[in-house]
Parts: sequence; structure tokens; C-alpha cells
Amino acid sequence: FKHKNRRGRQGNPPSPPGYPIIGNLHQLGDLPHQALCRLSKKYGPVMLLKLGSVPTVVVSSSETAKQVLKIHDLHCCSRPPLAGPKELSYNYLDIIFSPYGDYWKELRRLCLQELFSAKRVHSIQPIKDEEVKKLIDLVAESASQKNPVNLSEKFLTLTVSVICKAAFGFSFHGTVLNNAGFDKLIREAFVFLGSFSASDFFPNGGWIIDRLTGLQARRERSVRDLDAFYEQMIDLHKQGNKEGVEDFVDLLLKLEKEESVLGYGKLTRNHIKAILMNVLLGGINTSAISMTWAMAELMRNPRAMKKVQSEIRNKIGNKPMISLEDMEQLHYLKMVIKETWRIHPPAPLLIPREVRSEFEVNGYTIKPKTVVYVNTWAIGRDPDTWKDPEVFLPERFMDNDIDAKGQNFELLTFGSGRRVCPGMYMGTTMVEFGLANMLYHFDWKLPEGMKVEDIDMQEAAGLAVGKKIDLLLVPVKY
Ligand code: HEM
Repeated sequence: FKHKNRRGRQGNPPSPPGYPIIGNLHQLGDLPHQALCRLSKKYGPVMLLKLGSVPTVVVSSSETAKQVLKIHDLHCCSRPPLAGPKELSYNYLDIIFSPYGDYWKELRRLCLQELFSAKRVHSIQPIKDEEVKKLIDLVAESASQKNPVNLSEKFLTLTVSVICKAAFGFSFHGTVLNNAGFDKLIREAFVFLGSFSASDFFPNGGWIIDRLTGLQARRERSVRDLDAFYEQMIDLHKQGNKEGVEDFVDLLLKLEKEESVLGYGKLTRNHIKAILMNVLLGGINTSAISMTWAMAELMRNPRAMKKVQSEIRNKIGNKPMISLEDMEQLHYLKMVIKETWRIHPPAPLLIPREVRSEFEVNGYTIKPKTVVYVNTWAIGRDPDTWKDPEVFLPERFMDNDIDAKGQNFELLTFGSGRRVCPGMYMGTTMVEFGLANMLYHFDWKLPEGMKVEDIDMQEAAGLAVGKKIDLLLVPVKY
């Protein structure tokens, strides 16, 4: 039976043996991307698992990812109907979790024009400057008192502040988001977006398990708190208490008032809230996580830290702040970021896709309604692709053109194909800009009594995988 399973039957990919009813669910553990990577070493780069009653294919090599995300993209560019995302997205009215179709296409086009375009990203640079300046001042204060700074928290505050001001036109301080403890709220929402919930795998009775385990109650609380924030943002815009140019919320409210049609129907208040959820959650955590992992890796690799700081300081000279234009000169910094994304992809399994029509990967048949995961965490650590994959070595990007923009399947930080992240440019510039300024203005030390080996690199569970233990470092003003 085992032998048969490993080879795959009737054109199916090989499957690890599972149990009746639960299938392979017990093999996922707390960090499914790591467990799936281990399984792929035994069962190959295309595996078929049964998660409860749901057939799930996991691809774990750059070659099979290319087949899925490029060659057969159209066959599998929908999203599965998952319980956590359903509630947070007001029944899949957002971009991230909306099934493939006219609504998703039109909404994505609208957001690409109005929110994610390079022009728009450049127009929010003064907001980024202001928020990074605040962060520098705050860190400088800790430096003068020789106090450690919680960088995980500070980077999250930075990205929340930028996104709130840029997209919603308001500082998040004083909003219900801040009062509800925004970092906990956002991290919790990510857990629900990425958590494997019983309702997803047992459509007929899984919801009972979710109620009994308390998952449903926590999810409802999270939806309620976020909803209060969207309501407040919308009210503030309606009251006209906002200064400055038209922002993204103004635009959505205008479309609602004009009874604009997107895809199958008119844009309603719930559509607006679902879109705001994407902007809020899509952009904040992923960028903050990237900056935190990069700083943790640099602390563990003093040679790379010295090199990146020398590059920034030599090339930039004496300036109060690094600008977006300066980034073009910072080649080693860009390599550090790519290397961080290779080892710590913020979305290690991308966002699950659902197969729309049958196709083949490596000669195996993938059937409609199968859920597909691309394990970018496994791809980034694949010894067939990367020499010494466990070593943090930014120089490995020196002699090649590999980037994270979705054309190189070895580095799929933002996914690829029709569902590729539309906020890629916004996210990349945020990470580059935040990191460059922190590395330019400060040297960094470990807190008293801590050694490099003590830096905890464990991952936290969720759709976006951050550092489990917050990163605390002592800044020294340069
Ligand atoms: C470093 C920062 C970021 C990373 C690593 C990241 C990563 C990703 C990934 C892996 C996907 C899924 C791609 C796929 O399914 O193939 C995605 C989708 C998405 N991201 Fe990002 N992202 C980042 C920044 C942002 C920002 C700043 C925004 C918005 C403000 C954003 C909004 C979205 C949206 C709306 C989607 C859904 C696209 C769709 O399904 O059509 N992301 N992102």
C-alpha cells in the first residue's frame, strides 16, 4: 500500500499515507510549510494530500512552481472558500480571497490604477519620510538612554502608520485600531487568515469543532474590531474631517455613491470594507516581518552587517535621511533583502489557489477543486537550486539576475502569475527605505548578556510568518 502510494495511482501525485476522515491533517503541525517541506523530501516536489475531505496538492520546487504559476496559471488562479478569510473579507468581496472572475478582474484593475501604481507609490513618499523620521527620533532617544528597542513592534508601527495615512488619509493613533491594541489585532487577524480551520476540511460539521475550540469566537472578535475601524475611517471621511488630497477611501465612497458596478453588482459598504481589509492586512505585516528578519539575520552575520552599513554610509554621505532615489545605488542592501526573503519568505505557502480545470504537473493529473499550495519556503532552501541553502549569503545574488518580481521561480516572495501581489512595489520600497535608514543612522548591539547564538529564529504560525519572539536590539547613534 505504501509502495503504491509513493508512486502515485491513476496519474495522481504521490501521497503520504494518512488516516481515515482526517487524512494527512495530523502531519501539518504548527508550521505547515516546514512539515510539508520535510514530506516533500520523501514524496517529491508534487504531492497530493488529503486534508480532511479536501484534496490538496503541494508543489515544492522552482520547476513545478513554474508549471503551476506560469504554464497552467489560468487553470488554477481561483481561491478556495476558506472559513477565516470568508468572515474577514465579508464573503470574499476583497481581492485576495475573491474567486477568479469578472469581479476580481475589475477590482484588481481598479486597485492597480488607484493604489498600487508606481506614480501613486511615489506620491506617498512624503508620508514615508515623515513616519521614518519619527522612527529615527524615537530610536535615537532609546540610543541616548542605551535602552533596547523592540524592532518587531517598531517596524509594525511604521508600516501601519504609512498605510493608514497613505490609503485612509488618517494617522492610526487615536483610532479604534490603536485603542484595540493594533499589533495584537493585526497579528491575530493573520493567524485566522492562515490558520487551518476545521470548517475548511470538514464542510459538514467542522464548524462545531471551531466553536468548541474557541476559534470561531476569536475570529468573530477580530472581525468585530476590524469592522469598527473601517466604520470609523468611513465616518471620518463622510464627516469631511480630513485634510489633503483625495485618498483611496474617498475614491471608494465616491464609487459607492455613484452606484458603480464592479463585476456582477453595485459596490456596497461591505465591498469597501473588504477592500480596506486587503490594504490594511496585505501591506502591513508582510513588510514589517521582512525588515525584522533582515535585522535578525544581519545581527547573526556581522560581516554582512558591516558590509551593508559601509555601502549605505559611503554611497549616501552625510544626509538627514536616505531618499527613495538613493536606493538605486544600494546594491548590497537589495541583495540582503533578497537573501532574507529566500530564507524567510513572509508568505511561505503563498495564498492557496483552487483548481478551475484539470491540468498536469510533472505528468500527474491535478483535478478541479483541488487546493494548491506553492511551498516557497521549501524552494528557498532547496539544495538543488541554492548552494549551502542554510547559509545567509547575500553575495549569492551578485552574479545573477534573480529577483523577486515573479519571473524567477526560485524566489517567489510575491507569488507569480495572475494572482501575483499587486502591492509588490509598495512593499519593496517600504522594506528598502525602512531598513536603509535604520542601518544608516544606527549601529546595533545585542542587549546586555546576550550572545549571537541566543538570537531566537523560531517562526510564528500564520499566513504571514514572522519571528516568534520579538527582536530587541540596542541602538547606538552613528
Ligand atoms: C513585502 C511586502 C509584501 C509581500 C511579501 C507580499 C506577498 C504577497 C503574496 C505572496 C501574495 C500572493 C500571491 C499569489 O497568490 O501568487 C500577495 C497577494 C496580495 N498582496 Fe501582497 N505582499 C506584500 C505587500 C503588499 C502590499 C503593500 C499590499 C497592499 C497595500 C499588498 C496587497 C496584496 C493583495 C491585494 C494581494 C492579492 C492579489 C490577488 O489575489 O489578486 N501586498 N502578496
